[in-house]
Amino acid sequence: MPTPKPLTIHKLREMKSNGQPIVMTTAYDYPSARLAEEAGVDIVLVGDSLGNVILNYESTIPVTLDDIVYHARAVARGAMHTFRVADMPFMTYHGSLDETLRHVRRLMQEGHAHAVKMEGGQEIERTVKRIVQAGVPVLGHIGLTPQSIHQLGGYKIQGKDPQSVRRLLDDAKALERAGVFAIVVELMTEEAAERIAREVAIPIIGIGAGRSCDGQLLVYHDLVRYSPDYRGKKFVKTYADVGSLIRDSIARYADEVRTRAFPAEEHVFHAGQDSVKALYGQS
Ligand SMILES: Nc1nc(=O)c2c([nH]1)NC[C@@H]1CN(c3ccc(C(=O)N[C@@H](CCC(=O)O)C(=O)O)cc3)CN21
Ligand SMILES: CC(C)C(=O)C(=O)O
Ligand SMILES: [Mg+2]
Repeated sequence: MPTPKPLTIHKLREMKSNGQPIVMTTAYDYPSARLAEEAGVDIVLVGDSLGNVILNYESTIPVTLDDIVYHARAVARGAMHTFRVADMPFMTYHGSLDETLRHVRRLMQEGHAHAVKMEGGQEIERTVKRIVQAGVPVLGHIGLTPQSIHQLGGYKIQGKDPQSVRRLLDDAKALERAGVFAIVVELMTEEAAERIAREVAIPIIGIGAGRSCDGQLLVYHDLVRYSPDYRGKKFVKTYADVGSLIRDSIARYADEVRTRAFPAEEHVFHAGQDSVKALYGQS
């Protein structure tokens, strides 16, 4: 049974100290959120990866604040008792502090998020600090940061050389100083993630970052293969092939409509007493 109350950022830190792995996945709507909650995940993320998996964009860059708010609202209804984090979309935290706080406010008040996630290290330290001072828990995100994909020059594995590891470590420490409650580390060598996890006190949650992280994150659609254009990524493990199941179900439905096998007698209403009862949902 899932925990009746969402976990807190304090509990998360305890989980790290106790060596208890943190489980995180994304969700984008009521059914995905509800299933993730029923499965007992610790944290759900309304990720801007919805640009990829819901809207089929090339990147997360076109995802807007309105998009995240809309999906976060649905997720809040499905995962009422789970700690919910919403992604700050591209360029919504790089303008004035007022503007940034307005965006955070929307995610918390309209999207019912418990926390926000932002991509970046040292360069956003001040911004993170101000949001935390406003009473909002912030989740950091370093390594492969998809919103900077055109600057990074592709979805490349991070932390391959000593300078890169040093930089990631400095970023993690800057975020810790700024008060983030945890950091997502994306697509990096296990060695880099291991060092970061060892050298900061806050939980490090990995996606494509190896086994030494304090928690793991996978995108919902990747882990159940709920996407027609799933491209096998090395770091992803698929636990079901929901896409095939749905496609086959719909194909069978189509076939039965065309052969007039559906609807059958049990799906139809008839005039008279029985139909009145059925229509009004009485039995
Ligand atoms: N469906 C989905 N899953 C994700 O994990 C995800 C998104 N979308 N969108 C936002 C970011 C982008 N992410 C990505 C995107 C591409 C790779 C990728 O191409 N990985 C290759 C390794 C690349 C290399 O060899 O340098 C792989 O084979 O895993 C990884 C993470 C992770 N996030
Ligand atoms: C892949 C994770 C880290 C994310 O930011 C997202 O789902 O948008
Ligand atoms: Mg994201």
